Amino acid sequence: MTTRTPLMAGNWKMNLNHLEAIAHVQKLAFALADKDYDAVEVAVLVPFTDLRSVQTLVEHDKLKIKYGAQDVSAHDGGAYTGEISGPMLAKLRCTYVAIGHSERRQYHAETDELVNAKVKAAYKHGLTPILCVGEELDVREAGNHVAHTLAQVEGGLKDLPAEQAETIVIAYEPVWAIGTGKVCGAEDAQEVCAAIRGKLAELYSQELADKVRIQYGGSVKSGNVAEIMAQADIDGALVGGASLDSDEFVKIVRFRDQ
Ligand SMILES: O=C[C@H](O)COP(=O)(O)O
Repeated sequence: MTTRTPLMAGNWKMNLNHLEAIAHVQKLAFALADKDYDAVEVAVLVPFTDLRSVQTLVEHDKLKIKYGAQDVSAHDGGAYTGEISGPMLAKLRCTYVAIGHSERRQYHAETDELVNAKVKAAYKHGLTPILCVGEELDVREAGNHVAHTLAQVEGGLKDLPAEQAETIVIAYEPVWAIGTGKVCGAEDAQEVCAAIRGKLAELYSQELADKVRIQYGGSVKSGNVAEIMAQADIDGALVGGASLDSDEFVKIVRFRDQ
């Protein structure tokens, strides 16, 4: 059986300036330093303007916390005003980049085709994508949530070679549970995450599917994380609002103590 190290990632969204970012990461590092947390990987996905400050802190203090961005351009460079490229993120030694978050899909009309191009751009520059998928409320109510989410997975991974796909992280985030306080039931989340693993097995192999980490995201808090993490196919959490409170995020990272 494959052991997958849980990945607990805080997606700060458009919160915390670079000074606040330094203070926040210092608090996380201090709170996590008194306990061996090697069995859990911790990452923060920060605004572009925070990356250099977070990189400097993490490298100077040799912190185990990984960091990354919340989006990447599909292009390597050129006349794309406002975009940030894979080479720029690689130069900042980012580990992760979230791609296809529902807020990018909703407010920036990102399609599966563009998400797929961004996933390929991330790999081209040595970044690990956290591919975000998940259904809106009407899709869930119509009972089409599994098919909808699997179509996003297939679209995001189109023509991606197995040697890249085996390192991807997939975050299942039902849109109706994001920032609303409505948590998808742990068993309902497990149903979709198991289906995602099944899709990976179909597209690649069972061996590859067993290696891929699948996160759940959507109103994760210290009070519900243990139940979510107890599910067989959930290997971590992508945490929005609760990741802005360092004490709360630390409790989430230490879900095994709950
Ligand atoms: O990327 C994180 C998700 O959008 C979840 O956000 P939330 O924890 O505030 O519901």
